[in-house]
Amino acid sequence: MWMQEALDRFDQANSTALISKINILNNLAHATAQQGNIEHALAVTEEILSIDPENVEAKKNKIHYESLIKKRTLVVEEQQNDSTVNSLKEHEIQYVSMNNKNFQVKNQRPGTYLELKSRQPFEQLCRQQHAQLSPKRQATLFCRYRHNKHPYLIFRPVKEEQVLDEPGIFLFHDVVSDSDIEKIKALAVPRLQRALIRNAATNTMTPADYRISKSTWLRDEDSPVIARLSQLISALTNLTMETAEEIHVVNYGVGGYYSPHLDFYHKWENPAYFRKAGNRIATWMTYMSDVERGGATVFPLSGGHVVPKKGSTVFWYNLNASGEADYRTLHAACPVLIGNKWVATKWIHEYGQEFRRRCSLDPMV
Ligand SMILES: O=C(O)CCC(=O)C(=O)O
Ligand SMILES: [Fe+2]
Repeated sequence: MWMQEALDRFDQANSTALISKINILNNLAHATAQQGNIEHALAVTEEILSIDPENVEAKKNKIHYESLIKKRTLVVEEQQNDSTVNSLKEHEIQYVSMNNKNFQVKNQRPGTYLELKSRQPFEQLCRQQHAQLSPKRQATLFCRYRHNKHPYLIFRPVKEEQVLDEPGIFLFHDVVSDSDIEKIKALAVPRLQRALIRNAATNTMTPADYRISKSTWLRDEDSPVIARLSQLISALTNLTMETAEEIHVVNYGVGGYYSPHLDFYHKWENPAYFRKAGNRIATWMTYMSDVERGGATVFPLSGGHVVPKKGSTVFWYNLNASGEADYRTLHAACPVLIGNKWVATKWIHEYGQEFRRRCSLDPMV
């Protein structure tokens, strides 16, 4: 995307510096080939050769891309049991018309969640600036100061804004100071690693293309600033941190995102997980940066859209008061388009909350 943008701007500026246009085209070809769009990569390489017919790298790449396309055509035909595959020459290579300078990138959607109903609303919500709510629903949402009569908050109540009614999603404004944020980031930076997801089939951790970010865990014992954050979470949510997870710090670069998912687990996925602390009853997520463009947290099934604001926190319950999983909490992190996004998440668990969050027999409460 960024290489295409660079190319468009280069053309608009009528620049005559050919060498840098070739650089841009080279990177664009490489990036699109990596995305599996070989026809596009070939078209871009052809353009390089039209500017510089002797470009050695482009000549090599052209042969490479052409052979990839031929191979793929053959495989497809074999799969279709076509027995008349005789000669490679018969296969005409179809690629993007060179008359169209502004190449259309036809990115393929990752197959893993292609079928999921949430895909389209996810992308649509990411393009918006705010939650998708009717005026009637909006009218039920309020702002208030919260202190829970807790000594920690009584002299500095927190600004609470309800963003969504069903499920209830809340924003706590200005709860973590810039200096604490800088300390947390400084602790996290040397430990950040590409996020991993457990592969249930093999029980191993692997990088997943539906979660592009770097992250690490920070414990209360790591620094007073982390212990202070856990104390604040407990005071503001009225929930115990005894059974909660450590703080999960995540950094998304340009293009970083997390596609629609649920924070709670299912018993059948990993029964042992539930024994110590129960399921993830609630999610607390503090934004540790503003994001210039993109990076919102969205709730595709309920229309929620939360714009990251440094120092603010988004909070919601993943389970109903009966302990039933609330599927409406399906959420995602939109791709970061410009800038950088930092969050600090605390997943709060069920055990120990029995006298703190009133339960109900009604699965919908
Ligand atoms: O970064 C976000 O906005 C969401 C992150 C998230 O949902 C998660 O880490 O589970
Ligand atoms: Fe999540």
